Amino acid sequence: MEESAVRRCCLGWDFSTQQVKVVAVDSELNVYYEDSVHFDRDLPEFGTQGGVHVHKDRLTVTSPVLMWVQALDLILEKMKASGFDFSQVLALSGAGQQHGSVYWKAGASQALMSLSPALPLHQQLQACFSINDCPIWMDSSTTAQCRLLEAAVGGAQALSCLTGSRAYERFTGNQIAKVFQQNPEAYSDTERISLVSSFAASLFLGSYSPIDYSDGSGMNLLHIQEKVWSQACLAACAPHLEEKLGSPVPSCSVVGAISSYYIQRYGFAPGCKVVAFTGDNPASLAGMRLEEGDIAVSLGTSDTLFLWLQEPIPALEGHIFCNPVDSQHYMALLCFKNGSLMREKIRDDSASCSWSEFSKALRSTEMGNSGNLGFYFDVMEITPEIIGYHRFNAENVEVSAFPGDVEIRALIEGQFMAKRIHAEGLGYRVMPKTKILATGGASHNRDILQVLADVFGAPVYVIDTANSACVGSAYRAFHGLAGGTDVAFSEAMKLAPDPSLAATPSPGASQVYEALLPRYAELEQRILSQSGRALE
Ligand SMILES: Nc1ncnc2c1ncn2[C@@H]1O[C@H](COP(=O)(O)OP(=O)(O)O)[C@@H](O)[C@H]1O
Ligand SMILES: O=C(CO)[C@@H](O)[C@H](O)COP(=O)(O)O
Repeated sequence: MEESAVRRCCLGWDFSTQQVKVVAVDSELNVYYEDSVHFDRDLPEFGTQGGVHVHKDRLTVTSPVLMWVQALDLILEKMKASGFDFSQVLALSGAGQQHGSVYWKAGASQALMSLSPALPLHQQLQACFSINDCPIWMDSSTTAQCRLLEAAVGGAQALSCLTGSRAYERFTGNQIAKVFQQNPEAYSDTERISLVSSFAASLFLGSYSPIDYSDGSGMNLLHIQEKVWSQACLAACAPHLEEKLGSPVPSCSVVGAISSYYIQRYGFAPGCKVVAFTGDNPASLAGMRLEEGDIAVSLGTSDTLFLWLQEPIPALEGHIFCNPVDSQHYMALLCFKNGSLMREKIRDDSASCSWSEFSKALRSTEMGNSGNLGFYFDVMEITPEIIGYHRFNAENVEVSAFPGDVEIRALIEGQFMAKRIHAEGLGYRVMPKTKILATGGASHNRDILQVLADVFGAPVYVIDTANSACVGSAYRAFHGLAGGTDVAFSEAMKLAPDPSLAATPSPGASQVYEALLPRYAELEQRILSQSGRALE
C-alpha cells in the first residue's frame, strides 16, 4: 500500500482575519499538506478589504459570517479536488481570530443538526444568523460599554484582576453589550453566541461547540482563575447571557465527533474527533511549543507578542489568558493593531509595492536609522492608544517626511521597539537564554526578522511554516486524542521538529538600541500626552 494511503493525520484549521487556512500533520508530527482560501481574492462578492468591512464611523469593523462559512466550503472542495484522503483524519481542531462574535438565530441548531450532504454549507446556513456582519477584533466602537463594565465591577484594575484585562473595545462582552443596546430584537432572537473559534468548531460538530477557557479569556467575561463566567460581568453586559454562551470548557477537551455531513460529503471517518477550537494566538503558542522564558512574536494581520506565565499578574495594559495547553497556567499577550496592513501601506508608498524592495531598504540602512524614529498608526492603535504618523529626527524634532528607505527602517524599528518597551512594562526582561519565536506572514521576511533580533538583542527562531496557529491546532488535536488534561502537552509533542534559527543579533546592536529605546519610550509618552491619552 502507498505511504500516503495510510498517513493517519490530524487537521489544524485557522479562521483568521484575512483567510481560512488548514494544515494536515501526520503521526510523526510532520506537516504534509497546507491550503488556504483568501477572503478578498477568492470570495470577492463579499467586498471585504483585508477580510473586513470598515464602517463609515471608522470605528465599527465587521466581517460577514457567511463569508467564513463559504470559505470552509471552498477549502474543503479544494482539498477534495487535490485527492486529500479525509478518511485518515483521526481528529481535528482549530483556531479563530480572537474576540469576534457570531450570533446564531433561534432555530439554527436544528439546521446545523440536519445538514444535507448534497449541498454546500453556505446554502443551508443562510438564514441561521441573527446578525450577518459580525463584530471582529479590529472594532473599537464600544468605549461607552467598556466604561460601564469597568464601573460595574469596581474599576479597570478590578476588572483586570477578575478577567485578565481591563475593558477593551474589541473584547466580546463589550461587543455583545453594544449589540444588545443597539439591536435588541436581534439579540433576543439569538439562541447562541459563539466566538469565531467556537463557531468554526460548531460547523464541524453540527451542533454548538462550547467556548474554551483560553479564547474565552478574551471576552472580559470569564473569571480566569475560577474558569467560570463572572456573574457581575454577565449582568453588566446583557440579559440571559449565560444561557446564550453555554459553559466554558478546558481548551484540550474533545467536544464531540465530526458531523455526519462531512462523513457523507467528504469521506471523513465516523470516529473523527473534534477538539475544542481556541484563539489564533493561543493556538500559535501551542504550534511554536513555547516554553517559559521564550517570547513569541506573531506578525500576522495584527502583531502580537506573548509569553508563558505560571501565575497571572493582571495589569492595566496587556492581557492575561488561560493557557491553552495547560489549564493550571496562563499566557500574557500584547496586541498591536497596526501590523501587516501598516507594513503593506509603507511598502506600497516607499518600496513600489514590493517586499524585495522593502527588504533592500532595510539592508541598505543602518541600525538606529541615524537617530530617526517613527510611529505609524493608520488606525487607532491598541498598545498604546495612538493614531497617525509621527516622525522625529535625531534631535527629537517632529518632521513631516522621511526618505523612502529611512521611512521603512523607522517603521520596522519602531514596531519592534514598541513591542520590547511594552513587554518590559509587563515585567518581561530579555535574558541571555531568551529565544524569540517568530510566526505569521511577515516572518517569511528575513530582513524584518534581523531587525527583530537586533532590537531585542536575542536570537530569532521560526518553525517550518508561518502558519503556527494551524500547526498548533493540529498538535492540540493530537494532544486531545492522547488524553488532554491527563497528559503533558510537551510529552505528546516530543516528536515535533525543533524551530530553526533565522537571525542572530548583529554586533553592536545592543549599544545602538539601549540608547534608542528610552528615546522611543519618551517620544511615545509625548505623543500620548499631546493626544490626552496617557495612562494614569
Ligand atoms: N515577504 C513578506 N514580508 C513582509 N510581510 C509579508 C510577506 N509575505 C506576507 N506578508 C504579510 O503577511 C500578512 C498575512 O499574514 P498572516 O499571518 O497569514 O495573516 P492572518 O493569519 O491574520 O490572516 C499579509 O498581510 C502580508 O502583509
Ligand atoms: O485581537 C487580537 C488578539 O488579542 C488579534 O491578534 C486577533 O486574534 C487577530 O489575529 P490575526 O488574524 O492578526 O492573526
